[in-house]
Amino acid sequence: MKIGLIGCGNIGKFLLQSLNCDGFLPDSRIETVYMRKKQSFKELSERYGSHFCDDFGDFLQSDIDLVIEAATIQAVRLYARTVIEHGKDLLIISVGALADNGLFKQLKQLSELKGNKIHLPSGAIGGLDVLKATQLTGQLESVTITTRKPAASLTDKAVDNELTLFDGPAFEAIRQFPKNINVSIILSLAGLGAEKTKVRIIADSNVTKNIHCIEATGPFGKFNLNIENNPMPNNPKTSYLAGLSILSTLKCRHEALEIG
Ligand SMILES: NC(=O)C1=CN([C@@H]2O[C@H](COP(=O)(O)OP(=O)(O)OC[C@H]3O[C@@H](n4cnc5c(N)ncnc54)[C@H](OP(=O)(O)O)[C@@H]3O)[C@@H](O)[C@H]2O)C=CC1
Ligand SMILES: O=C([O-])CC(=O)C(=O)O
Repeated sequence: MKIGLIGCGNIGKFLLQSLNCDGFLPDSRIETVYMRKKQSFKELSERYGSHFCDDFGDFLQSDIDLVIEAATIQAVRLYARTVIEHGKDLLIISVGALADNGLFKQLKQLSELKGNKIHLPSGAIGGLDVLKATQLTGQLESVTITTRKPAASLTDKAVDNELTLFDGPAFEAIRQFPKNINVSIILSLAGLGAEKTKVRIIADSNVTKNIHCIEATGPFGKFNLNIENNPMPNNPKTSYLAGLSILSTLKCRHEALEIG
C-alpha cells in the first residue's frame, strides 16, 4: 500500500517510524508527506526515506493510493474533499471534524460516488463494536464519556486536584476542545450522535495518563470501559493508542478475515 501522509507531528512521525523504519506492516509504506515546514524536509527525508512536499497539488499527484490525515480538524476541512475527489482512500484521525454533519454527509456521498473508502480508526478509545451493534437494533439509550487528562494538557489555569472544564454534549465539547476530545466524536458516530452523546472533561493535577471512561446503557444491558492511556512522548495531549489504532486499521483494510 502506497500511503500519503498529511501532517508530520507526533502521530505522523510515529507512523513514519513504524511503517518505513520498523516495518510493522511489510506491504505498507509512507511514500509522500505533505507538511508546511520546509526547513525540516532534508533531515526528515534522510531519516524516513519518504518524499516531503509543501505543495498539496504535488502531494496528490504523487504515487499514493491512501491518504492519512494526522494533522488537525482544520486540515480535514481543507483537504478531505480534494483527496476523495482525486480517487484516493482517506483515513482521518482528527475525526472531530465530522461533528459537522454537512461535511460528514458530503464526504460520505463523495466516497460512495467515487468508490473510495473513508477509514475512521477508534483512536484513543475502544468499545465502538458494542455501540454499533446496540445502536443498529435500537438497544442503545445513553452514552457518556468522561475524559480525565493531566491538567496542563487541558488548561493554562493552576489546578488544585481536579477541575471539571466541560459538561455537555459532544458537538459542543469538540468545538471547545478541538485537540483533546476527538474520541467523543468517534463515539458519537458509532452510537447516538453528537447531540445525545454526553461528555465530561476533567483537568486533573494528579494524573499522568489520558483516561477515558465510557458508559453506555440500554435494553441490551450496561457497558463500561475505562482506559488509562500512556501519552505520546512529544505531545502529552495525544495517547499512544491513537497511533496504534491507525496501524491496526491499515492492517485490517484488505484482510479476508475480520475480527469484531
Ligand atoms: N481520534 C483520536 O482518538 C485522536 C485524535 N487526535 C488528533 O490527531 C491529530 C494529530 O495529533 P498529533 O500528531 O498528536 O498532533 P501534533 O500537534 O503533534 O501534530 C500535528 C501536525 O499537523 C501539522 N498541521 C497542522 N495543520 C496542518 C495543515 N493544514 N497542513 C499540513 N500539516 C498541518 C502541524 O504542523 P505545523 O507545524 O505546520 O502546524 C503538526 O506537525 C490532532 O488533530 C489530534 O487532535 C489525537 C489523539 C487521539
Ligand atoms: O489522545 C487522547 O487520549 C484523546 C484525544 O486527544 C482526542 O480525542 O482528541
